[in-house]
Amino acid sequence: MIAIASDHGGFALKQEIIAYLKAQNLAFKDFGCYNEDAVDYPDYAKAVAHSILDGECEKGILICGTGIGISIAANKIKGIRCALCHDVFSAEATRLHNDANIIAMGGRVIGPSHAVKVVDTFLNTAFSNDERHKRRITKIED
Ligand SMILES: O=C(CO)[C@H](O)[C@H](O)[C@H](O)COP(=O)(O)O
Repeated sequence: MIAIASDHGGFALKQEIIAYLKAQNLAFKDFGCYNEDAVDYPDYAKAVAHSILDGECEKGILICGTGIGISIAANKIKGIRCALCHDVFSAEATRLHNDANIIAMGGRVIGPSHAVKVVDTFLNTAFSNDERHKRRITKIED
């Protein structure tokens, strides 16, 4: 199950990503927001983060205007490794190296067709399981 959420600045892009998830027949849970009324992005970062920590969802997608605020908020929660990615190379690298469990993007930064490619890479790249990366992730967790 994939968790997805946005604030108002990311709402339009969230709807485009949801259309992609549906087209791929991927199970997802939409934690909001559900329209473009102004909301506070930390609330949505918290909901998606806890859905992963609770085991309800495996990975998350968070979108605000820039992706910055919502990624900062998510990374305050222990066990979350949220990567702000607007390119395919970074999305692949953060799965291989960081075992990131959430990707963040900015709806005011990236267009939908490119964002879908970035998300697709994030969802379909496995962690490398390399010892050096595991050691560094352990240091982050510690
Ligand atoms: O947190 C952000 C900045 O990194 C996000 O882009 C928010 O979506 C943004 O701050 C919301 O701004 P608004 O003026 O309240 O629409």
